[in-house]
Amino acid sequence: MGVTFSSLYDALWLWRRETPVRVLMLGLDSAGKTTILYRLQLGEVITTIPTIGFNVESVEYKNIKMQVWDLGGQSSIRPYWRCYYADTSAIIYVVDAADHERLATSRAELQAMLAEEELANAKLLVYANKQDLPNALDEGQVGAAIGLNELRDRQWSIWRCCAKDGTGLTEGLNWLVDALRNK
Ligand SMILES: Nc1nc2c(ncn2[C@@H]2O[C@H](COP(=O)(O)OP(=O)(O)OP(=O)(O)O)[C@@H](O)[C@H]2O)c(=O)[nH]1
Ligand SMILES: [Mg+2]
Repeated sequence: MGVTFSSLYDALWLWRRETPVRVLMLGLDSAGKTTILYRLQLGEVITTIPTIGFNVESVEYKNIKMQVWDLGGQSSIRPYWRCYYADTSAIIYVVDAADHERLATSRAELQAMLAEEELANAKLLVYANKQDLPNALDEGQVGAAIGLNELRDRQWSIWRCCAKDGTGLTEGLNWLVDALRNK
């Protein structure tokens, strides 16, 4: 009997450390998802075009390896989000905090997604993006508009950010990696 509990534990620990956690980045079109993804991965702003399909990148932060899937948010492709839900540990939901007119749509898409059984255990990090715009709502206002306070049985947090200059992105990510580590 060469296998001990401790070597099994070590193998499990190593496996968990080496296997990237699956993170989905979702939100309406033009919310800033692709800009955030490449800010996190490359540390710089890239020029984006609307995503048709997805981008997937590896992001490592504080020793947590994440495979981040950035899905296109146009209304015609939102129905395909569900194809990516299986085995997802976390959702990064991006809201354009200056797009007041579409907050109700953003809320409806978020709430429909969270009702899916496959995402029952996924942590939820919300970015209230585009804080550089003069009419941007703060994180409390965006959170209320998309119904975060009414969520039950969900670990969530919302952070204001500006993907253009990177402000606030790290703060949100700190919360997420802590939540993933303590799962
Ligand atoms: N002012 C401002 N513009 C931003 C910010 N973040 C992203 N943008 C701009 O918003 C537009 C859309 O950004 P994307 O990152 O392509 O948006 P997306 O969520 O990936 O959109 P889809 O791929 O269509 O789902 C681009 O012109 C970005 O430069 C921000 O913090 N402030
Ligand atoms: Mg995109």
